[in-house]
Amino acid sequence: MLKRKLVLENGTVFIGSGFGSDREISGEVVFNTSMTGYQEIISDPSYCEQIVTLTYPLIGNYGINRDDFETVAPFINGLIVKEYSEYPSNFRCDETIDSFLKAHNIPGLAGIDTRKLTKCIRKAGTMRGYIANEEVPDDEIIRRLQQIPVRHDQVKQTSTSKPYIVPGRGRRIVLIDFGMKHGILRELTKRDCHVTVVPYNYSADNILRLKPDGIMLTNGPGDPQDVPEAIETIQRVIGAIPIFGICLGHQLLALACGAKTEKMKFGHRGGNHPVKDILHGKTFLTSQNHGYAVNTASLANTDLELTQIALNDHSVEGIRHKVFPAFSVQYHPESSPGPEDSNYLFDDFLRLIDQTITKQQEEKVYA
Ligand SMILES: NC(=O)CC[C@H](N)C(=O)O
Repeated sequence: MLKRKLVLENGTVFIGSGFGSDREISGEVVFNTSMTGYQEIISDPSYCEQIVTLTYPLIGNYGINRDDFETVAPFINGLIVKEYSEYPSNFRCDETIDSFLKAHNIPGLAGIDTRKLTKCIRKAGTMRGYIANEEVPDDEIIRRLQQIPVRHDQVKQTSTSKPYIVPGRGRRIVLIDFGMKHGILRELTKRDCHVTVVPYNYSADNILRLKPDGIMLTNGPGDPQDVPEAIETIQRVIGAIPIFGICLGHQLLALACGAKTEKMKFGHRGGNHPVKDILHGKTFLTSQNHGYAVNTASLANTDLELTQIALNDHSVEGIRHKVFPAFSVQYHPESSPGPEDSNYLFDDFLRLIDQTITKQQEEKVYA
């Protein structure tokens, strides 16, 4: 098997064996601690241009199937595992993880100490890394890595380029696609919503022309500050239409209301992150994937209130607007993969829409 290696920008080297594509690749190296759900993780567009390390020691044992994709084509740059299974066993299995990665030209690296790599990232913070053949000199790789510019267009890469409709008989939702996980769309269609999916830079005027009952802001890759057009759009529509934001959508809602976001040391990525709903005193296990967070102190001078916090580090996990019908969470209520504890938030969104419509009708009658 081809000897390959990962070189981190601080000079740490991990030697292992290649699977998937054997091209060279760079990317921000992050880790996910989920014990299952590698297909959803690989196909989550929020990992665009990242090299994902899975800490669970055996990956690929139930193969890749037709049903569990979160997007049509994966956007990750590379995958790092301790051991990958060449002989998956599952009735839904269509192909191996190796053949899937080969087909999408994504390099995999196996046989390295993923626990050591994860500790390294936790200690030093998220770093960029480079996967190459073992014989390429390390200093040459670091030189190449330093020359690769940091990109800011991940949302543009992953968002739909044209609007499209997923029909339903229920509430009309405009879903702004920042690199959507299909789980979000599934949760809305399950509730019979009529969903119009629009690109990340669709104008506020065009959105309002669709006369939506609610606006959904999706997850997505990169730094929320890289999408100023979306911040402006949210500022134009907030108040008029109820809004629900997830992950990047949550960060954009916060920015639109005057709060600040910041890069975390190594982020939250996994299927068992405890979150406390401070309004109701309840704790949930959540599915997470984020490298940025809303700055807690910056909420003070805004009309936003803190609704949920992460129990591991007390970072912001949920906010809501004090006046307008708008709320958001940093984690993934659509799960895929992970616990479904917070699925009820989609019902809360539809209830908020119903309440807003009733209120608007009453205001008309008594005007
Ligand atoms: N899953 C997401 O939407 C991630 C949001 C953002 N890209 C972050 O890393 O924080």
